[in-house]
Amino acid sequence: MGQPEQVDVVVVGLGVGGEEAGGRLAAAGLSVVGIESRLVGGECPYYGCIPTKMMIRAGNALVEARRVAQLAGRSTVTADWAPVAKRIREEATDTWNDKVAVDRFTGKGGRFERGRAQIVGPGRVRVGSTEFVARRGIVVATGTAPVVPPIEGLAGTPFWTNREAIEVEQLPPSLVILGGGAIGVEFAQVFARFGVQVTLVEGADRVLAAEEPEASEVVATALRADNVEIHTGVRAERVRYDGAGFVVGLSDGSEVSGVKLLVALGRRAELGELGLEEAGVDASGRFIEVDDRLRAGENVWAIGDVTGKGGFTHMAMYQADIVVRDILGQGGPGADYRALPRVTFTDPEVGAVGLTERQARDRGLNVRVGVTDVSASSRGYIHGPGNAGVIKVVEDVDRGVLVGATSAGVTGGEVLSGLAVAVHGEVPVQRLRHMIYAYPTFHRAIHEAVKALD
Ligand SMILES: Cc1cc2nc3c(=O)[nH]c(=O)nc-3n(C[C@H](O)[C@H](O)[C@H](O)COP(=O)(O)OP(=O)(O)OC[C@H]3O[C@@H](n4cnc5c(N)ncnc54)[C@H](O)[C@@H]3O)c2cc1C
Ligand SMILES: NC(=O)c1ccc[n+]([C@@H]2O[C@H](COP(=O)([O-])OP(=O)(O)OC[C@H]3O[C@@H](n4cnc5c(N)ncnc54)[C@H](O)[C@@H]3O)[C@@H](O)[C@H]2O)c1
Repeated sequence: MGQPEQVDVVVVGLGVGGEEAGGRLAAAGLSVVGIESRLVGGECPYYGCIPTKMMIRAGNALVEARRVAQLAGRSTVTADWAPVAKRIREEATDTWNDKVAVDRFTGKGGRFERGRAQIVGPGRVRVGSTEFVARRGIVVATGTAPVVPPIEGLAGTPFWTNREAIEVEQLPPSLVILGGGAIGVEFAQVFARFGVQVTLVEGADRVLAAEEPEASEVVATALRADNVEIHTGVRAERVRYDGAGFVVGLSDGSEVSGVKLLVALGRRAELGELGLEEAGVDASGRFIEVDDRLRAGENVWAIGDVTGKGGFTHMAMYQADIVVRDILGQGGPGADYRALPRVTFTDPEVGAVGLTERQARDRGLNVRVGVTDVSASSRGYIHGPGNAGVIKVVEDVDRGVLVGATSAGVTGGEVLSGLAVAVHGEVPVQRLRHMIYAYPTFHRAIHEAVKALD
């Protein structure tokens, strides 16, 4: 190994957050080394957000076309996965080739190294036989990997995670999905809409258990309408694979089976081999602890999924912005997660921001909620088939502001924007109550939810 090379910043992991932070620091004139072991761009463009949303767009097109019979005449629709797989391969991922992304990073002035980085001392990072010394510091942006729990019989079988599910060229006749979080429900609906017999197993008593129960109900109803068989309140305990398919033993003694098995049981940060302790950062927790400037230790910052603040692309981008400002000494506000928005892109979509009712009550807030049925709104009535949805707002009565809201519906993620502004800006509920909402929009249902607080 030669002499360590001096640079300003080393970014470990060039996924969403690392590429943003590293690229901007390089564009600002710093000498930046970005190290990526897999694909520059990370999970989102190659195995996450973008390809799944392309799948969802396709599945929704099929279902909309089938609704023509109720609205506009006759339609014959034949589902075909080939255009979806082609779009993912050619448009989204360049067949999982990151040349464009590498060029984007180096085009901003960053130096790229492919390999698995290891921190070997304060400011010191090794990749292969090269060692860098970072004068300003290290940014850790290593993301998460799928959780594969020690379920009896699972290890060694050809189960899918999101990565294999995204790469699929030919759909199986049947699929068992373990986990009814965002990943599980999005894939369940897409594959079911393309004719796969999907069985979904969720250990909690409802799908999307982290969101409002009203939203879970909307999604469960939609999934059942798409022929997804849902098992809630049961955990996967055993797996058998016989070469032709999987049988999963559940905690209630029953079994479910499918030709393929998708494990969507959460995500975990892989901190073990990073060498964080060498830079004085505690690696014993599930995620890296950070302050509101995303500082994890002396001249070490962490951003994105690895911080455990919310596994979303917009979170990684938001945190990257704070780190860039901190390193460049530009000031500005620190991290504020009160109005974290999230959208699960099922049809209907589930948008949510801030606290759920449960979370608000658990914090001891004096809570009032307003709920309205989107299908009963003027726009819901006009929309007809596919109009299910709910808007729920959670008020901190003592302050007279919303601390959380949910918008499930055909455009639930878009309707969320107004609610996110209300939570983020702490707009008084009385102002929301006396605001003018355009008719007949889906967002006008927010007014009904706010009025229901009274
Ligand atoms: C199926 C699926 C769908 C999703 N859909 C959405 C969505 O619709 N909207 C949304 O907001 N979010 C979505 N997400 C979440 C989103 O993809 C992540 O929140 C986002 O990618 C996090 O960015 P990150 O930079 O923290 O990590 P990542 O994108 O995971 O990037 C981390 C990078 O670090 C690299 N790395 C790790 N260790 C090392 C090392 N030691 N040396 C070098 N490199 C290393 C990895 O190879 C990886 O490329 C989805 C995720 C999945 C799995
Ligand atoms: N639209 C989006 O923004 C989007 C989409 C997909 C993923 N993501 C990100 O990826 C993250 C991970 O998603 P995920 O769905 O894998 O994780 P998750 O943690 O949201 O859901 C996993 C589910 O598996 C269940 N579970 C755990 N062990 C079980 C067992 N043995 N048997 C049955 N059920 C069990 C849990 O109760 C939980 O509901 C999300 O939290 C989000 O941050 C975002």
